[in-house]
Amino acid sequence: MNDIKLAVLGGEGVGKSALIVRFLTRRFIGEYASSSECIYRKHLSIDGRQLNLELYDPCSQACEGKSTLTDQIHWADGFVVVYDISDRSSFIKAKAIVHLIRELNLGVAKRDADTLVFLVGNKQDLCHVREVRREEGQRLAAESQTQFYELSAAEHYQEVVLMFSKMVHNASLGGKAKERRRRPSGSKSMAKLINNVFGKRRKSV
Ligand SMILES: Nc1nc2c(ncn2[C@@H]2O[C@H](COP(=O)(O)OP(=O)(O)OP(=O)(O)O)[C@@H](O)[C@H]2O)c(=O)[nH]1
Repeated sequence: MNDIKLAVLGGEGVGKSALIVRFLTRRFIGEYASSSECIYRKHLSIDGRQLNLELYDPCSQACEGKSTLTDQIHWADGFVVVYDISDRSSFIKAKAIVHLIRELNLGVAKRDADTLVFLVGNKQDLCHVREVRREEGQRLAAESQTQFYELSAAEHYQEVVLMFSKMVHNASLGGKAKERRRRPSGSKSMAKLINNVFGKRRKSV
């Protein structure tokens, strides 16, 4: 059975947990407890093949045993790099992450590299307070040879599922043999996931 390891990376509060939870549970939940990094696991069947999906959700705050961005990049087969279209600083952070992935994955076949990094502008529902134009996202994606999505974890369930499904599909074909230098710690079952989504800061939606 294939193991697919995806890392959802980006600045603080861009909606990484919201996107993962939306994909895995169909639900959008406004508050998330994310004082620790974790890996969500799901069993999938794609094109008749059985896959074990692991989705890594980093902790933006300082927390015990926290893995570094470099560790996370070495661990993963595919990357969803997220920014918040209403927060320019998160776009700058996403740009730096995409460049670091490129640097660290220089040895990866170009065909794989092109399909295994997605740049995602989240919170499209906040376009009335937009700070990053869609064209800027498209340009960064073109320059760094990543695929670009602009969507809303809050309002676009289908788009979120399509985006993750495409990444899982690409990663399942990628077949990268990658040294797992350090595995981020912590893992949550789906039941725990549901129980872990309360008690964090609130941001208006
Ligand atoms: N309006 C709107 N708010 C969103 C969307 N996605 C997430 N949020 C909100 O943004 C805030 C941060 O979401 P999280 O999913 O915790 O973001 P995160 O990137 O996991 O945060 P950290 O783990 O702290 O880095 C929460 O208040 C969410 O409700 C979206 O698509 N639209």
